Amino acid sequence: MANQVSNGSNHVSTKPPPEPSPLRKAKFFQANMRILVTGGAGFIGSHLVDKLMQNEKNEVIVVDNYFTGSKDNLKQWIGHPRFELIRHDVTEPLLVEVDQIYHLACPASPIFYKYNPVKTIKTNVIGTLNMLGLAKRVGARILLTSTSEVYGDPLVHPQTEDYWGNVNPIGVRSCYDEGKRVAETLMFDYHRQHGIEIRIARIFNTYGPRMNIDDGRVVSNFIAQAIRDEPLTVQLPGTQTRSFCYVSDMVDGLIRLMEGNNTGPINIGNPGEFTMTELAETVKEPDLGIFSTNLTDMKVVLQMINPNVKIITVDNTPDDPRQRKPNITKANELLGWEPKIKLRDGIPLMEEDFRKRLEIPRKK
Ligand SMILES: O=C(O)[C@H]1O[C@H](OP(=O)(O)OP(=O)(O)OC[C@H]2O[C@@H](n3ccc(=O)[nH]c3=O)[C@H](O)[C@@H]2O)[C@H](O)[C@@H](O)[C@@H]1O
Repeated sequence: MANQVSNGSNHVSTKPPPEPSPLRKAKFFQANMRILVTGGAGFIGSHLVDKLMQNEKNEVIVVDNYFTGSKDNLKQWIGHPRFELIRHDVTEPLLVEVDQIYHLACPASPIFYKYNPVKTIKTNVIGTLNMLGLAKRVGARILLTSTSEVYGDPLVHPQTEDYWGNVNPIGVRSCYDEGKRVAETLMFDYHRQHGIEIRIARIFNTYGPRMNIDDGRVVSNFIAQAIRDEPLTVQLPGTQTRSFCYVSDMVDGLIRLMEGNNTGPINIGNPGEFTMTELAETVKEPDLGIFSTNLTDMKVVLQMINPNVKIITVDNTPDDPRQRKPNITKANELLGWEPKIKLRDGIPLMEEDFRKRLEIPRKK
């Protein structure tokens, strides 16, 4: 029977989905769902693996090249009969029989993705092509973790999924934001041309335990700096805004998207928005009382980490988006999803994880 295929606007064409391979058909006699997670040793990937492994019907295969990911993030699963870990770079083809592919592989911190921009764009373009080729061959459903960076320096605020973005095609961030835009294009081209079942999540800034301590992103930087008693580095101008989502909420959104019937793209993020100066000043001026609940929460928890920490301003890098806040109406209506974890609850979990790894216990 023909499968209905949407093209991202409202046009619907017909194209049969690829037949599952004989091996995969044979697997239907078993109850298990075999799931591939690319980038599964990374920050979000490893939390996703934890959640998928909780379901006893899932077998999980992780591939990672360990550029930013770490085996340590998966140590609780190594040796588990339903789990496999493969050192593999997605820019090389991969052949495994799976039912679903969560395609996360790509460095996500600006410091790391700008370190080797050619490799970053290869990961996004060739890596996504390889995973789509695999999805086509075995008839798997594939979810791409795209990014809020596809909106660039947005002129629409908050960002809705139908906004096409304002991206510099030749800037230092382009390897990542243009790379993810091409990855989205490839997803829809494979969907329209080959009937592949696709899902696209646009992830907004995410925080939580297992972020690389020197990852360079703002929440991990501020927490590590507060713990080490170093000044918080606010990058100029300081008026730029972001909205931060706790990793378990993110994982819940990704799984709902994979399991649901909508291709996306769908924004997944927390709409609580504040400026980077506000974020840092929460440590210094506890009683301003003028910010959002999220920010008040951040203030309370950063103060708990280090009430005496100093703030300095430092230069920014080019093309840093001036504002960012997701409109999550689609996620809410189509996936029944909204973020649940408040900064007040999420930051202490991250602090605990950072203190353990930095070996700096809380002062009594
Ligand atoms: O965390 C994420 O999920 C996102 O991280 C980056 O996006 P970006 O918003 O630039 O993340 P940060 O590097 O954390 O920067 C956020 C803001 O904080 C500022 N910042 C960063 C670090 C710092 O020490 N101080 C500081 O003020 C930056 O200038 C920027 O305006 C990636 O490009 C996104 O793809 C990814 O989704």
